Amino acid sequence: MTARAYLGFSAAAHGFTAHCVQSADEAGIIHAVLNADASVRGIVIGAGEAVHSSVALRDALAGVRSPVIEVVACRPNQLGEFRSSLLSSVSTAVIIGAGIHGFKLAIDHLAATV
Ligand SMILES: O=C1C[C@@](O)(C(=O)O)C[C@@H](O)[C@@H]1O
Repeated sequence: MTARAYLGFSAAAHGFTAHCVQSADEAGIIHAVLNADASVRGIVIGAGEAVHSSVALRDALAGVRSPVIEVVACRPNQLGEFRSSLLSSVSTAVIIGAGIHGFKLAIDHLAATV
């Protein structure tokens, strides 16, 4: 199952609609974050490599009023101690190492807390 499918069925199970954005470049994700309107109840973000490198994405998320759940599928510290996250300090919660299932856990967490 894909991350998009996990987000879609998990959101529907809680009565939410998931609006999924996928982008090959960082700017696409940043624009989606900046365009999130007041109807957005929460943001679930799996930022890939940008989690380690994007100050711009970190700053965009810092301005979001709704909860931000960061999902990191693998265990980056097992790939190298230098792989710290720039996003965690502005995230409400972080789910690490649960693979793609982390996206379902993120939606479940949002549903339980918003
Ligand atoms: O691109 C990726 C994938 C990743 O974001 C993950 O969710 O497992 C973890 C990052 O360390 C890596 O650079």
